[in-house]
Amino acid sequence: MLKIPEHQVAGHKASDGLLGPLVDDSGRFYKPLQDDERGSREVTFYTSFSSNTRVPDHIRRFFPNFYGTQLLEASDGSGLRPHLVLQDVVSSHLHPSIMDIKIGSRTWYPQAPEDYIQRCLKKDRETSSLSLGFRISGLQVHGNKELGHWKPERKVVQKLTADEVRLALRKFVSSNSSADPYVVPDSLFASSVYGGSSGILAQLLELKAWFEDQSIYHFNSCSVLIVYEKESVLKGGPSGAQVKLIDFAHVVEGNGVIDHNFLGGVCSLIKFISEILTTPDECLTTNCLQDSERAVLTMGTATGSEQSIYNA
Ligand SMILES: O=P(O)(O)O[C@@H]1[C@@H](OP(=O)(O)O)[C@H](OP(=O)(O)O)[C@H](O)[C@H](OP(=O)(O)O)[C@H]1OP(=O)(O)O
Ligand SMILES: Nc1ncnc2c1ncn2[C@@H]1O[C@H](COP(=O)(O)OP(=O)(O)O)[C@@H](O)[C@H]1O
Repeated sequence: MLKIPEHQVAGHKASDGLLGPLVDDSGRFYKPLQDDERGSREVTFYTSFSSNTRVPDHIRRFFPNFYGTQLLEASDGSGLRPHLVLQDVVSSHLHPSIMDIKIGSRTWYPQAPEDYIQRCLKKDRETSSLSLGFRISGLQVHGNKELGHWKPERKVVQKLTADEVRLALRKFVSSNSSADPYVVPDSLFASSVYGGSSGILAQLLELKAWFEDQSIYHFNSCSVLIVYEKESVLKGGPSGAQVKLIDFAHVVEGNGVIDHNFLGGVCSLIKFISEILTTPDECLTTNCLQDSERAVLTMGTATGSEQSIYNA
């Protein structure tokens, strides 16, 4: 039976009778093809990528498995529509914490219509894309009975400043993430989720190495999805930390030129995550925070947007 995904953090959603993705119990994610070229471009990408012998095997694990397309009843009640059949990359997690990070300071592609470019450019300017080379598109952190889930409002998350992004990345791996503005994130899971030989940082570095060389595709407006299992880490088990690339509706051919827009964004994200690993947690309660970070944390002089990410 098809249902609305429980753990979707960004993008078009199937709730409220709209067109959006569906999942089943066997671990498949069904993404409806949009009527315009976005749908066909994503099918073209998955088809090409699946059979492209120039893509190294170790890189394939960063992409959802692709099982072709299938005609299904669309979630908006408009009847049968082709859907991409993909691996549901969160289905192996009981309580996933997820962050969708749209990579690139530019989310449009040069061949796009002028009005589309202008719309993207406006979003890139108004969000952290232009300044940081990426923006957090959406996130959820699994909580407990007392704290609940932390799933801040997407429009607020997308506009975080560099200091706020730093804080959000810390909160993402903290045992005490909540809507409470007075809680200092403890970064308790930073080393098990971000660090180690199979953690998020190691995976991003492996991906970056491929992007330093590959010139087959340009991954415009594509996201890195970071997922881990908090319950497991709390019990001393594996974090299940995974990096997956998603959303290929704007991928174009690379024509022998490296994807410097994506590469730059990944480098920037790597730097943010490395800093969390190298800044000892004690720093959050002592004096080694930058003034701006301390302002955000103490909330006495917090910025409006930080207040609202907690209050959302
Ligand atoms: O419709 P909106 O305003 O939610 O915009 C969508 C974006 O949501 P956001 O900017 O995060 O609110 C959405 O961004 P996310 O994937 O949610 O980060 C996409 O950019 C989507 O465009 P496309 O389907 O990739 O061409 C965008 O959809 P279109 O406006 O291009 O249909
Ligand atoms: N293969 C997948 N498995 C599980 N969840 C996914 C998968 N692909 C996307 N998602 C979820 O759906 C959201 C939107 O996906 P995306 O492909 O960006 O859609 P859109 O084109 O509508 O922006 C992601 O933020 C993530 O939460």
